[in-house]
Parts: sequence; C-alpha cells; structure tokens
Amino acid sequence: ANDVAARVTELHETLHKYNYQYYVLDDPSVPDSEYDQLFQELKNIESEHPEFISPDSPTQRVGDKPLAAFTTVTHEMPMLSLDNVFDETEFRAFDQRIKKLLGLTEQDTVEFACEPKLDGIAVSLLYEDGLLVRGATRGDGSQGEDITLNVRTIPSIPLKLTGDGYPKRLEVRGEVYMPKKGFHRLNETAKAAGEKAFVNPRNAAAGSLRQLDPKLTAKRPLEFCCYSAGIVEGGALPESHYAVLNQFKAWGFLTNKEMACVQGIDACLEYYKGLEAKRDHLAYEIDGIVFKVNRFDLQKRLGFVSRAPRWAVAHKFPAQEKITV
Ligand SMILES: Cc1ccc(Cn2cc(C(N)=O)ccc2=O)c(C)c1
Repeated sequence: ANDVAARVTELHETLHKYNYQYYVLDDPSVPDSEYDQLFQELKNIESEHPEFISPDSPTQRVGDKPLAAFTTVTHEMPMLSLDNVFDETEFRAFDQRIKKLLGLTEQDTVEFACEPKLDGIAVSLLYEDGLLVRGATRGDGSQGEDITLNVRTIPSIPLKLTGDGYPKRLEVRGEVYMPKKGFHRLNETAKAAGEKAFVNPRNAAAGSLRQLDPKLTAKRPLEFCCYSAGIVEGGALPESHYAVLNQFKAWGFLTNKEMACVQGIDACLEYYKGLEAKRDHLAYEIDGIVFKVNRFDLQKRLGFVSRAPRWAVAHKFPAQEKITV
C-alpha cells in the first residue's frame, strides 16, 4: 500500500505543479491531455482506495451535495471599501493630502501600487497550515456568506498553497470575476436554452457564487485575482503591498499582469490613461484603477477615515454606455 501512497503523493505534486503553471503562470509545460490522463489516474486510485482522498486533492474541487442555505461568516478584520475619485483634480488632491499628512514636500514623490479594479465580487479566502479552510463573500464588510464549497470549484483558487514560508493562518482577499469570453459563452448557452441572460460579467459572477449547488458553480467560467491580505498569524508578510502580491503569486495565486508600482502622481496618471486606452481589449471588465500607497509603514501613519483608508482610492473610469446583450 505504501507504493499506492507514494504514487498518490507524486500525482498530487505533479497535478499541483501543472495547475500552477496553467492558471497562475499562464504557461503550461504539458498538453491538456497529459494533465487529464494523470487526473483520471488519481481519480481511479481514489475510487479504489478512498482512504487516500485528501481535501487538497485536485479531484476534490466539486462538492457533491447542494447546501440548504449559506451560513454567515463574521470577518475578523472588516473588509474595507475604497473612496472613489472621478477626475484628475480629485486624484491630485488625494496625493496632496497624503504628502501633507506625511510631512513631505511638493518635490517629494510617494510610491503607489497600481492595479486594475476588476468588476467582480470581493471574496475572502482563509488558509490554515497552507490548506484552504474557508471562503466568504465581503457582504457588508463585517459579515458575509460562507461560500467555501463554491470557491473550491474555481481552478485559480489554490486548495493548498504552493512552496513554503507562509503564515500558519493567512487570509487572502481578492476578486472573483468572469472574463468577457466566458460571460458571452454563458449567455449564448442561456439564450439557446431559453433561460435569462446575465446583464454583465459582474452579475454573472455574483449569481454563480450564490448557487447553493457547487456543481452549478463549477460549470461557470470564474477566476480569482488576489489583491490584499487580511488575517496574518504565525508568520510575516513583506513590508509593501506590491511585494505581498508577488509573494502571493509564489504561493499559488493569480495576480493581475497589468499591476505596477510607480513613483509619484504623474506616473499614476500615465498608468491610468494607458490602461483606459486598452480597457476594451482586456479579457475582463474593469471599472477603474486602484492606487495604494505601497509601503505599509506609510499606510499605518495615514490610517483610515471611518471605514475607508486615507492611503488608497479607486480612480473610476467614466461610465460606459452598456451594450444590451
Ligand atoms: C481535458 C482537459 C484537461 C485540463 C485542461 C486545463 N488544464 C490544463 C493544464 C495543463 N495543460 O497543464 C493544467 C490544468 C488544467 O486545468 C483542459 C482545458 C482540458
């Protein structure tokens, strides 16, 4: 039996590696057929030897029975909302306020982390000893719904963290979204089946996460992109936001390949204009750019006003005329 155990371990490690290459690096080293062959081999071993089934096995993503209802999760750390700015004047005022509060001069520049604001659903993922133990929606920021069974079906959400050095308890926050291609394919299928179409990818992602039956969620083309940490216990993270995102990528999470770290508000405006120009060609819908003061020590000095941090804003794009599908 220990050669079965050895083979199971080897299959876990190999499939985990291939998933990472495919979903996080977007650079598979083997054809889908080879992945599928190993996946089927693991499924066969598990059906003959159920004692070898573990929660982090790639075969355990789709739960079999629907929930009667979602239970409520109280976030140990509230999931914050961001202040919006809508134009360059407001954006520059944001930068001025920060420099004033930090005692910086006109000539000084603050380093900002820049990320597209994906138009999806904010989700919290809790990992204990590297294993995914809970997924929850943001809800009202203090309480959300437990959607663990549904987030497990999303291939770009790791069931087990990659590599090592992660904290004992780590909460990873990010956006669950539906890429445009998957959205249009889903609506074609819905229309062909005489079902209602979704108005936009954000609603489609929300509707897919709110399914009580994880088998339905598993059929929806959802992705997860991380954007911050929540709880960190029994370990430490890097000292800046951008470094944390790169660390999350090493631990198995998808990060947005447009993300950048720039010096000063003028560079932020260049980044904003650059991304606005290519917004229609992106594989996913975005409704602005999130700019964060990159260094955590400066974030701490700036703090929050009520629930929104002083150190970050979402700089929104002008609303687009919605095409009716
Ligand atoms: C049959 C089949 C198997 C796998 C996949 C997608 N895919 C590929 C890999 C890979 N190439 O490393 C890894 C994970 C994964 O999910 C598709 C689309 C179809």
